[in-house]
Amino acid sequence: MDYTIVAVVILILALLVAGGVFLVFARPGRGSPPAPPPGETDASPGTTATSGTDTTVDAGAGAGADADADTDTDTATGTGSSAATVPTPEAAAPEAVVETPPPGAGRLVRLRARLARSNSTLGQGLLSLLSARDLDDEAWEEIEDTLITADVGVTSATQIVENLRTKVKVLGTRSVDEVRELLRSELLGQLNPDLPRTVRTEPHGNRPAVLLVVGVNGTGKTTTCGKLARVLVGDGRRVVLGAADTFRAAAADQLETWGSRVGAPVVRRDEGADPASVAYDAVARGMSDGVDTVVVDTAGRLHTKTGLMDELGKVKRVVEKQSQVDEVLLVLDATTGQNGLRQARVFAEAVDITGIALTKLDGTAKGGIVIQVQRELGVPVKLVGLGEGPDDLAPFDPEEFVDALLTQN
Ligand SMILES: Nc1nc2c(ncn2[C@@H]2O[C@H](COP(=O)(O)OP(=O)(O)OP(=O)(O)O)[C@@H](O)[C@H]2O)c(=O)[nH]1
Repeated sequence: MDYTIVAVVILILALLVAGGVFLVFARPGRGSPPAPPPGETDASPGTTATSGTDTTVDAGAGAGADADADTDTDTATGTGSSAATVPTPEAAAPEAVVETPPPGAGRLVRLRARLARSNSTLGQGLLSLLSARDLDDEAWEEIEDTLITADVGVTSATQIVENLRTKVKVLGTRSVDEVRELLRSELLGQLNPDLPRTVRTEPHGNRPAVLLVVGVNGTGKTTTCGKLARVLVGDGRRVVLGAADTFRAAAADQLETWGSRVGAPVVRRDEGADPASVAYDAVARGMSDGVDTVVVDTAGRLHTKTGLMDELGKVKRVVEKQSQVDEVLLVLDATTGQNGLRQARVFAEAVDITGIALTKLDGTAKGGIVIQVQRELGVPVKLVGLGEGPDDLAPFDPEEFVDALLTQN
């Protein structure tokens, strides 16, 4: 009995001493990140929980190592002072939760139901027309009209109809499966499946890959930058975002929100600042942080072609002082049809586009635009936007796309 009392007293004393030692020596910093809020998922490799303000870098304010140091102290304590000022959980500012988005692979399959309207018009519409017993001239005309209505483009529509007519003649009577296979291979052929689709985001030694995102305002350009950062973080990359669309302060704010959610710092300047200098600072920050990829949102004012050329040319030249531009992604709104294509052509003439991000493919019956835009611009569609949700951007895969169009959802 006495032994038990002594043991309990010793245990209490030991606990008091240990607690005291902890209070004296526990210091916030790199080794002791704050406890994540309840329910927070683990950050992906290379990301840490940072406070909302730490993800923003005032361009030109000497980001790099200084910013890192600030991150460490501010994140843990909110003040950067000693253990005595460790706030109680109630008093602490709420930490931004760094999310771990899903990887890029498999997203198109997951989002295939979003192509429902294109599926019913283009996919199921064509399948039922082609399955009709008598395919006379009128029926073929209707097939061609269906393709044109879905924004496939006249040249591709004519080609598709000609090829199908020949194959159907050879085949004679057709089962639904045969018709589906014919249409599948025809649409796939028009999508040019051998074009390179990979978005180049691999760093080059100690230099990050740099992606410029261009396009007219309102197409979903800034949103696409944010979603792309999520795809990259989901794939294990470390990312810096550059808010070079300095004509609209809200675009930088929007980008900051996206960046903070995945722990990607955003480099910005005041409204009206030189976009090229923001791009330069973003790449510099990317290099000093040793990240994999820098994504730069550019201004999308459609003024004169010369003005656009000068502006984007300058951004590119300035980036190339430190690294190279790996991708110039043109963001295009799938619902804007010929008007969107006209705008896209202006961008394509102003700068060498390496890939297209086609947004708002969800909810449009005009999925055929994928075929037309590739034919018109000679550039592969690399990404598709299939909704307003943060993870509704998917790497484009021609086979998955065609299968989604032709499969009854
Ligand atoms: N349904 C749908 N909406 C989208 C998609 N991508 C973007 N949007 C929406 O399109 C709207 C415009 O997007 P923004 O990113 O602000 O457009 P922006 O091109 O950056 O325009 P600025 O910010 O003015 O340069 C927003 O409401 C987005 O949520 C998509 O794939 N599907």
